[in-house]
Amino acid sequence: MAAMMVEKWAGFGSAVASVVFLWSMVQNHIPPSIRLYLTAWAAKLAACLNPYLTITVAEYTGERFKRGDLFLAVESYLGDACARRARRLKAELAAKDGKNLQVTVDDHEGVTDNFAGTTLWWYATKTHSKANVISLYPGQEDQRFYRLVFHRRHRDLVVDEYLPFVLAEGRAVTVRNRQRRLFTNNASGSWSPYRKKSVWSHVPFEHPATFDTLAMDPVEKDAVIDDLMAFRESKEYYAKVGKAWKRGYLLYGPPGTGKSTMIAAMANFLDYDVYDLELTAVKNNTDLRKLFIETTGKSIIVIEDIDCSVDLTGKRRKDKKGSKESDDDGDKPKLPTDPEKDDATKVTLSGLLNFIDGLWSACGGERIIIFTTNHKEKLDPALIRRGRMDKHIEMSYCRFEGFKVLAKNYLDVDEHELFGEIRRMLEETDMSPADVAENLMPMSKKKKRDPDVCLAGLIEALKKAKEEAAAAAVAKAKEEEEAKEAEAKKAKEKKEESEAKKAKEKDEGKDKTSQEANGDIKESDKGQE
Ligand SMILES: Nc1ncnc2c1ncn2[C@@H]1O[C@H](COP(=O)(O)OP(=O)(O)OP(=O)(O)O)[C@@H](O)[C@H]1O
Ligand SMILES: [Mg+2]
Repeated sequence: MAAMMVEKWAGFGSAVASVVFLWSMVQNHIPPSIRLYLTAWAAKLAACLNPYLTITVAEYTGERFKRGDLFLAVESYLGDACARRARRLKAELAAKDGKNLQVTVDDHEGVTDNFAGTTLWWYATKTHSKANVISLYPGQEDQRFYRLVFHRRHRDLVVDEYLPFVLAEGRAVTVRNRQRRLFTNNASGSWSPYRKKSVWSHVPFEHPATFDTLAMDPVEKDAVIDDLMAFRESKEYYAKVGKAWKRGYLLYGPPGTGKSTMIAAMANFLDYDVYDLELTAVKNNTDLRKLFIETTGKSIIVIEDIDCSVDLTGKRRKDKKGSKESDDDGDKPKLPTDPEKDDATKVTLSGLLNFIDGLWSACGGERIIIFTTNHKEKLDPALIRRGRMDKHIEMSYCRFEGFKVLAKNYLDVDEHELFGEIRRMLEETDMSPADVAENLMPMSKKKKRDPDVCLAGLIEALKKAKEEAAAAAVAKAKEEEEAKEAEAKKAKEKKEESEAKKAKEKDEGKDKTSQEANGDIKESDKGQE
């Protein structure tokens, strides 16, 4: 009803303006200056009679092929907050998963909104371009607008508070509804501005891991969740203390302990995109920087198994411990300190440090950088110092608390008579959560997962692992003993060799002095003669 009244007022005002304008056009004999005056006067009259103001939000503004941010935000906001009150709706499949329905306000439809006790009216309108131009992009010949109508006494409220509120809410809805993506970097050599080959390729991110399904110590898990929540809500804090809005995590631990799973759980928790950076495909520091610039906010940048992908010890450690130190690293690509010397990869340690916290790393904000490794001790301390990798999270072997999460997920059991034995064995035996999970998965012939069978199987596997660990420990001790013996033998041989050498030198020295003495006697005899 109210919407109709506003429409009437708006219609009446614009009708008055149109009549005056037409009249002035028709009266060609009236001088242009007077015509202009009359037109302006008519507009003023219409404004006096019509107390409602209009703000138009156009779909395309400056950039021809890019839909305006405000338009998109209004569209999302209206779809989320007001669409259900509209009589005509538009339905489409949500971008998030391509499965669920998403409704928005249809063209030429109006909805009301309420803000701080004030009623406002939105109209979705569409105009068809009269130009005889065939667009390359279907649908772009139509111009769509949202018109916001409100009483003029609310002008300040609408401009200063309501529109910023709509923008923020709309953006939040867009983030909630978007399909999250998993990016991977294309090999540096394949980037081409002509073929529009981007530096990143992506697929929908659909990893189902969550913190609920992640098996780890509950106290540590809560600490990680708290840390992530604090980060997400600290935009102002980071600005206040003068730090770029980003945080680094180092996940370390043996294989199969859930490092990659933890990254997926973090992404799902924060609703972020994931950029999986393959460092060996990056040619040099410049390309590394380019990759960083092309990432968006609200994202996690991951470098997995950082100790394997490149030799991060660089020259630093070589200098400290002698020149042959890194020769045993086999065929790993190196990160040279002097880029000119190595053509295979010119990504240097300093380039990587810059990637994490150089000036460029501040562009965009709201990013999390994660490194994973099986060998924390192999990494250069500069790379993982606090400030770069702010939080170090150890993913360790499965203990009883972690096992309970897996048992609940895989078998749907909270309690079982075999839990006591499993608890005792897990304290004594190192088994990764991946291996424990594997033992909880087998199905019976009736295509059912029987907890009794699975848990008994796990106990057997734990016993076997314990025996293997004991045998490995014995073999290792024997090996160490043999190595010690060999070393002692070598040292003994060396000692004997050096003693023999010394004795020989001594003997030779004696001979020489006696010969010289004999020589002297002969000389003196000659003199006497
Ligand atoms: N902590 C965990 N909680 C739940 N599932 C886990 C956990 N750890 C491992 N898994 C299971 O084992 C599989 C392998 O784990 P994941 O890839 O996360 O290990 P990782 O630590 O990244 O290993 P790697 O060091 O070899 O990369 C996962 O798909 C998951 O199903
Ligand atoms: Mg992994």
